[in-house]
Amino acid sequence: MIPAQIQSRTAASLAAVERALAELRRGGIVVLRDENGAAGLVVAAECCGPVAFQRLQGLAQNAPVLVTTRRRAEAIGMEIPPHIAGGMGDTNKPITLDLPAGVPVDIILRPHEQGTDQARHVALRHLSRPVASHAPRIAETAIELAKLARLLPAVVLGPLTRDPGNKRRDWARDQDLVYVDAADVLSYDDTAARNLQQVAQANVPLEGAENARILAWRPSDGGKEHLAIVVGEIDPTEPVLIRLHSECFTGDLLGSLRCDCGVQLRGAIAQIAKEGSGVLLYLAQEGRGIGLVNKLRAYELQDDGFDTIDANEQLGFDADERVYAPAATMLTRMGIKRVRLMTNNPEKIAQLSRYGIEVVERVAHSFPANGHNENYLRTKALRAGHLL
Ligand SMILES: Nc1nc2c(ncn2[C@@H]2O[C@H](COP(=O)(O)OP(=O)(O)OP(=O)(O)O)[C@@H](O)[C@H]2O)c(=O)[nH]1
Ligand SMILES: [Zn+2]
Repeated sequence: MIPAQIQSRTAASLAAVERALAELRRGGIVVLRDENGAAGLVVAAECCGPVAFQRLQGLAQNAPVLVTTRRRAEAIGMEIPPHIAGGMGDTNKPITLDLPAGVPVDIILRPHEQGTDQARHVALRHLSRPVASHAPRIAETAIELAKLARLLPAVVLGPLTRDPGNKRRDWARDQDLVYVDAADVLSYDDTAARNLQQVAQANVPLEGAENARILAWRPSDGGKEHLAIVVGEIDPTEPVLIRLHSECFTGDLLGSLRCDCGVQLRGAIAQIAKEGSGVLLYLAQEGRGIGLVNKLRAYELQDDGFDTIDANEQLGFDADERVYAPAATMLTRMGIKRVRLMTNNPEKIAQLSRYGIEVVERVAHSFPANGHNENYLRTKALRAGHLL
């Protein structure tokens, strides 16, 4: 049993992050502070209007800067000095750029909108080379906030003076600004995953799997639910046939042929039904965790010739931003510890094992190409290590 004060601390931490995400999405300013007192004002670059920008400029101690990921900076052809670039594996390190007066903040985003070399050159002409960040942890957390809000990983950051006395929260309240602690942002995914609650359960007979139930699991911040589709009677003393399916609005609902999600979804239910029992976890992590809107942006880039991995990276994301902690929590709560996992993705096997779920067998789960998704399937095999 978790003590009540810890529960309420957890709920408060999740709620603070949720408020910050909503604020960013509507173009508002968020005050971010780390445990050492470093602080900054954050507005998401893609939502930053003139009113928010001027307010941020007025409140900040120094001139606002643009922060994006190293991937994004490199994608627009920016040279990153070695002392700022970080190590080889540091491709998602935040990169701080001076924002010269009069340069619109969305300049860093335009190359994806227009997808042209010309837009790249305009961005490069206006933005100088990266500078050292006044507070690297604040920059890193601001990027994490933008990603959690399913926005592009680029923010305007207004530096604030160090606040050893923990007065920032009161200051933010006085200014009527949303405040969040960096530690709450960085632990958000894990905290939300550990605190899933089952909130509904109903019989939903499916075509080809009439003995099906859907269980809905809600993170305690009120975020989007994950679903478990249970077919037949599972026996947790034996390895259970499991499919981890990441939400794909276009493939699952519309039957998009750009990917293989639709056939994989229906194919998984059919196979589970054929074997008698099993669980499909329908995970709220659309677009490999970047959200539907960013996936559509990635599709635009793919139409310009980038593959599915490069397109994510052009936008500043990692190739795959999914987390599997919610999946592990749901399986554990259902008493499932050993699974036969239907997947071609070795990362899913590694992640479940990391969270203590034993994958006793991988069950291959591939379907023929459909005339539109050959490149997508080839890229997953060649570049993401998917097994055939
Ligand atoms: N960012 C991005 N996401 C995509 C693209 N195409 C499909 N997706 C998303 O990729 C995810 C596919 O998930 P899955 O089929 O569960 O996973 P997988 O990594 O292919 O692995 P297995 O199917 O288990 O072998 C869904 O969330 C889709 O929305 C794309 O081009 N870009
Ligand atoms: Zn899909």
